[in-house]
Amino acid sequence: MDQSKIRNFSIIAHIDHGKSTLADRILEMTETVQHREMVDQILDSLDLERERGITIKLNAVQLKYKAKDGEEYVFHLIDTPGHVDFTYEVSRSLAACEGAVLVVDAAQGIEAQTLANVYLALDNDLEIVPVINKIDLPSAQPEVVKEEIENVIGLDCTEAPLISAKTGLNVQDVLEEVVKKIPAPAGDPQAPLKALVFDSVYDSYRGVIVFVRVKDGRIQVGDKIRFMNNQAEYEVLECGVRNPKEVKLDALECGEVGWFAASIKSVQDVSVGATVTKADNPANEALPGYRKMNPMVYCGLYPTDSAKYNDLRDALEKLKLNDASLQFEAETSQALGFGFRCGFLGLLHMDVVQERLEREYNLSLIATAPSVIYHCYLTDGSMVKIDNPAHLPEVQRIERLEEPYVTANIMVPNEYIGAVMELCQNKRGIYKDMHYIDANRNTLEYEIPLGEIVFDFFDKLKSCTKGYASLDYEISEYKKSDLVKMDILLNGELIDALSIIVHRDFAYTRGNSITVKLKELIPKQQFEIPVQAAVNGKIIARTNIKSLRKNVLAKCYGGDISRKKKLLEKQKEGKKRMKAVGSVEIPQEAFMAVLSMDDDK
Ligand SMILES: Nc1nc2c(ncn2[C@@H]2O[C@H](COP(=O)(O)OP(=O)(O)OP(=O)(O)O)[C@@H](O)[C@H]2O)c(=O)[nH]1
Repeated sequence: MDQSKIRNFSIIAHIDHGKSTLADRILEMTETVQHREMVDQILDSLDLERERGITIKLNAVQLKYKAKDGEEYVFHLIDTPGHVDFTYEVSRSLAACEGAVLVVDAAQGIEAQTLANVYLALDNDLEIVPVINKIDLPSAQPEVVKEEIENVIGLDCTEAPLISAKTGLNVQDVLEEVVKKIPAPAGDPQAPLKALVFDSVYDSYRGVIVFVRVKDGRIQVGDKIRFMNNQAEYEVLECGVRNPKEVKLDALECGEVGWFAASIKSVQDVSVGATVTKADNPANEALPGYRKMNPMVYCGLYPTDSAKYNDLRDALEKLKLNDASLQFEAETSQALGFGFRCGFLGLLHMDVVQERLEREYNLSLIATAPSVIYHCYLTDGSMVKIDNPAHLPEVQRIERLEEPYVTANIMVPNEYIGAVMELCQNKRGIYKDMHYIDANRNTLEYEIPLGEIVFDFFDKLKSCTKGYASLDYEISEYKKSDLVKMDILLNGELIDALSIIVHRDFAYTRGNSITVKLKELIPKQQFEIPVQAAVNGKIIARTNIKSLRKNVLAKCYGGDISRKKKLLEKQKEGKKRMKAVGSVEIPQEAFMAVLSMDDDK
């Protein structure tokens, strides 16, 4: 293959600006996918992605495009997710490309993640091709948006295609721009093999399937390869590309993006960001890997059926292959038994992992409330990192507690600035700055505790701005805070998995709302159950769950057997996601009750 005819690129955009729709159109137009096979958002291969309408995992496809200059080009298109939780996946896919198509919604203009993604692309030295999408919308203002991109990002938009990914209008111009603007890969086909691992999945028959970008040299079936980070060696049994169906080839050439299988059964041997070389003619040094992403949010995951502990470990190991930012280690809870403390990039990531474990590995899980990592300085001068509130040392031993803050950039139309400032203040935010974007919008810069962001900040932000604000944040630093551990007691028994760390000023209101919430969520039992919130052994809030009087079946006197069955079925369903803790059955929702706490007094 002629290397000068290869183009490797990603599509980047703010969430919902139309990346996946554009990818669909491109696949259709290059006839990579036959029309009858076309389902919407074909690159979103996880069921979950299609249901939620968001892209979570990156996906790479090869497609062939006959350009107006009469030549045929080979494109490798890597789709990327848009949500702030998945920035890590974006930077991974960008490292495999020479260019990026930047999609901006003609009705919305630039948003927080448009900028964040552009900066990632610039960090990776990518050529950026701006594209204005959704010009079919009556509210589209393509000329205004073009000007905005030129002013705010400094990208020349004179030739930016004005498209509708939905109808296909002018999508071909995007492909022509890709050919013209994005450089061909620069690697040396004669040099020793260097391929960057950017993703992997586990296949039960063939072992780990490794996705690579060949930077130098080539990979051929039969080659003995070596992972440079851990020296593990394997023989390549199959290799190829996706279009998006798997296509087997004899070799992956220099500059190509594809996959190989080498009967790798030990999932620990493959890590994304690693460099693959040849065992008999190795490269001198590895490619620069990825910046390691540290999880921001932790929670405990426990099987509802304790016998499934090993299955859960297996599933987590396999999922980690495909999701490098997931972390986990074994932990035990007095209330929930054996499980794992897992680290995630954010709440959406946590949600997605939990759902994938349940669907793809058929597990039923209880997840505890998410927590950030606190730095706990002890009176003896040492510091411990606390990712599980239950493990906080006794108050007497604590000198001070620090919590992580983020620098949040919130892009907001002028009329909502007041509402957003109020929200940030309520969430203990510290005002930093305000940047002017255009006559209608500004960016507010705040420092906010991550612990507040992971709760319901995003939802609150959306609702107080009717969805017009957008948020991007990055971790800034740890700051001292007046934090306390709040314990929850059910029937007088401390439930370790329900403990949380809160700011002292919020303890009473949150204690109250959490006990009320638990009262709603925990089903009545044969006896009355007191629900109490305590700080340092002192009860600060209390409610009672009244004892059960009626039985569910009492309502259906004799006759209607199908209704009776239905009720019993429902009860069984509900049971699955419950965990008996001491004498009380606790449903999954109860562990998440802290997330829906309202601070409005
Ligand atoms: N009217 C109109 N709607 C569009 C166009 N392109 C995309 N949409 C719609 O915009 C919504 C978001 O599109 P997606 O392609 O899912 O957005 P995305 O950027 O891939 O979002 P994530 O994958 O979640 O990051 C969908 O409802 C699309 O149907 C367009 O050109 N015109």
